[in-house]
Amino acid sequence: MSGALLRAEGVGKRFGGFTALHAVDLELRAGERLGLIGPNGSGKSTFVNCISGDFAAHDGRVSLDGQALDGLKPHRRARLGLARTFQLPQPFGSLSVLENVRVPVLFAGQAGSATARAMQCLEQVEMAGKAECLPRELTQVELRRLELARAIALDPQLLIADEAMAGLSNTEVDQILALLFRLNAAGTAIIMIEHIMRAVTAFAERLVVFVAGRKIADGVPREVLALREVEDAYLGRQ
Ligand SMILES: Nc1ncnc2c1ncn2[C@@H]1O[C@H](COP(=O)(O)OP(=O)(O)OP(=O)(O)O)[C@@H](O)[C@H]1O
Repeated sequence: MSGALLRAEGVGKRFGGFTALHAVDLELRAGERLGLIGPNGSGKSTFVNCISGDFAAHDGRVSLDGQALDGLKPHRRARLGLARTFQLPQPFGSLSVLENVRVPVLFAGQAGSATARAMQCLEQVEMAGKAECLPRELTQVELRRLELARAIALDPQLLIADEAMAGLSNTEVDQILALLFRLNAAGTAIIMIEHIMRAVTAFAERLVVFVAGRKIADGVPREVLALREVEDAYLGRQ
């Protein structure tokens, strides 16, 4: 793929003697919506942790918009346009919702008032009314929205949403999906890691499947889901 936004080549990761990722290649276009699926323990989070810099990969290379990310800490990658959310939201517990978003706004170093920009991010996720709340006062879906606002504050080229909808009701899943669609329509490429198949198939224009630390499929969702090896993986036949 020429002119890829994200290029991961041969990314491998071991934990002690256990290989969690076996030389995975992945490329992503600017503005693309990619679903990353696979059974529990197949290496999805490990892979995105290697992309975001939360884990140091043992092998391979990663670049964003042509710039090598290898060896850079997560905050340096974030500054280059790579934002992520975590399976378990990680707000600063003693800071208000607004202050939680001001932190990445200040970090991103954009011009203008950090408070105004943080409010704008909260409006984007429909959380402006909760600006003065503490994280502990938020519901599960509000915590997910806050997590997204903190990612949006970095004005990312690429957002990795790691199970941003886990534990939510159907209505709440639809609300988060709508947010992600809006963010994508504004130009942000999104990698969605998700076990909620209804959500990932509604969202993704391309699906990648991991099994046991290997990429076993990559393509149009309908075709990928019809593959025998993908069905086998989900039915535990692999
Ligand atoms: N910090 C770690 N130390 C040791 N082993 C780890 C660590 N993180 C992940 N693993 C192992 O690596 C493998 C891949 O885990 P990973 O969390 O990437 O899978 P996943 O596909 O994201 O799973 P899930 O869908 O359950 O979140 C698993 O066998 C897991 O136990």
